[in-house]
Amino acid sequence: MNILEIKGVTKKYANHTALDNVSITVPKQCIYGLLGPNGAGKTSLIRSITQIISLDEGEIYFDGRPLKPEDVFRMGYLPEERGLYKKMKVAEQILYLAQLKGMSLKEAKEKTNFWLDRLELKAWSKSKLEGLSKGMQQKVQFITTVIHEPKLLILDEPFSGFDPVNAQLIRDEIFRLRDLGATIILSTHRMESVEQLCDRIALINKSKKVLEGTQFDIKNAYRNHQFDLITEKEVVISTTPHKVIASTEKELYGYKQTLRLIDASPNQLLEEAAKQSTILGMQENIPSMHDIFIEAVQNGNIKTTTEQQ
Ligand SMILES: Nc1ncnc2c1ncn2[C@@H]1O[C@H](COP(=O)(O)OP(=O)(O)OP(=O)(O)O)[C@@H](O)[C@H]1O
Repeated sequence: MNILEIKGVTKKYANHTALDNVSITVPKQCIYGLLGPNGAGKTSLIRSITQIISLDEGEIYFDGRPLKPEDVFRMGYLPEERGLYKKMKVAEQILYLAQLKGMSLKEAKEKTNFWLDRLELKAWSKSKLEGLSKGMQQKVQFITTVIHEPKLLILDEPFSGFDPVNAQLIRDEIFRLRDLGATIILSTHRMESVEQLCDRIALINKSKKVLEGTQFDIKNAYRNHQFDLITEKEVVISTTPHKVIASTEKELYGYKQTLRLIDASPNQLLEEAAKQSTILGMQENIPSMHDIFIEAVQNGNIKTTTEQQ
């Protein structure tokens, strides 16, 4: 079952088409990475989902039926430009925003206490927001996004401003909320966060969706038969067709070279190397999301995933 189905969405501003016939499907209870270079159209897509902007064409389905204005109460949106009341006290502010999202005062109080405790902000609950560090303010904003237990969470650069310990705390919360049933759309330029968190990914480039699928399928599509070979003695590969990516280097425990096989199997490479030396290791270099982003956006190399075939 899908929480969100975006079908052929087009959004035009005065003289720019920010989204051009974009279709995306977000299954329930997944962490979905929305990626793309600056100006690609990600924020426009998020604003279409949260109904901040209207569409020129296309449809959005939420939880199996056309998106309705009141669905915003079932969403939590953490925008990239944070906006809280600097002069208001932390707990008061969370309580106020929770009630705006439809919670009763009693429920809002309970959840405010729960979250302040959980994100280690209890001691600051009566302080004005402006007295908190940037990271602490970020935590308060995160609480205001999740407090009403939305079915769909949209997080735009949720880790910016956090030190590594707090970034881990937020990552753990994202996993926990997913496990409790929420779906999370994560828009970020930090590819290591995408690697760690995202089950599925869509890549938007120049207003169009160019890639969509599971992280596994996308990586599989971009595998390029590249292997690190580590041998005890120096070996020369001559009969297995290949291209040298990194020539042989002496390492602490052996000799390492990186090759791209051309119409040859890894076993063929192993056999040839094994005739000359003990093999200490051989490993495929699976492209990282960073590599795939560069390949798709900069080099225009768009691969089809098995799902799309
Ligand atoms: N209100 C607006 N009026 C006119 N053009 C706009 C407006 N909002 C966005 N745009 C343009 O639409 C394009 C897509 O912008 P959008 O903010 O959706 O990109 P983005 O992928 O979120 O980028 P970034 O990663 O830099 O945040 C950009 O060229 C931007 O200048």
